[in-house]
Amino acid sequence: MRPLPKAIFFDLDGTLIDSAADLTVAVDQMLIELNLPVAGFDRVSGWIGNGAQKLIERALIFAQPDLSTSQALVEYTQARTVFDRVYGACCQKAKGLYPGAEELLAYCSMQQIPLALITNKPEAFTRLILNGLALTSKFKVIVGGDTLPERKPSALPLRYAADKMKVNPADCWMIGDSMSDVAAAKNAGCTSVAVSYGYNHGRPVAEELPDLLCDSLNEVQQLMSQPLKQGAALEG
Ligand SMILES: O=C(O)COP(=O)(O)O
Ligand SMILES: [Mg+2]
Repeated sequence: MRPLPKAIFFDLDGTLIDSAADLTVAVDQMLIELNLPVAGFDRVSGWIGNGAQKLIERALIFAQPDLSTSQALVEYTQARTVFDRVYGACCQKAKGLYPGAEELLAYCSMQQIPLALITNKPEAFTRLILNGLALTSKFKVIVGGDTLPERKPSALPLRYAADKMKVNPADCWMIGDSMSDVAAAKNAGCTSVAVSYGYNHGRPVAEELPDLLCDSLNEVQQLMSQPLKQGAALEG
């Protein structure tokens, strides 16, 4: 049998939940209140994965390509206030768990594999979403984009979670949808498992050369329960 990971680190947006619609509502409302053109679902989907600050900066620069850095800083503060108000309300009633998510989390718990949630989304929003979906208790460690001094693609959040869970990062899997997740996994020495249905800034995540590539969370679960062929590389 393929050895089961000692712990699994899950990304949130684009991996466990489809958050693009809620993030579009927040970004577009923010732009409307700043009297700027809205960005729309497709653009916002491509901006997800590097945290709220980067998302807001990308939206402001899209709406005003000539914005100077100092103007952007002033606008950022205003923009962030609107974004936090609107997205905070969306998070309380967030839906959009991807197919197979509940089953995979249940399977991990049956196999007694401890889980961490490692996202670049601010921790407060992350906790609101997990509470709303009754998932908080599934995770031993929850790390948001502002929990530590560095976020993915840094190895720090993964090393921090591994430390808390008393496991070696080399025995852990990081499951995510984007280049930040694959790079963070590689930087921390974890097995990188990429899911192909997420955002990854509009690019196929296969280009990031993850150790394993799956088209669904059901496939991740199958992979965990499948015997590993003799001599087969851990490649998807
Ligand atoms: O960019 C975000 O806010 C969230 O990103 P992540 O959950 O995919 O890390
Ligand atoms: Mg993601």
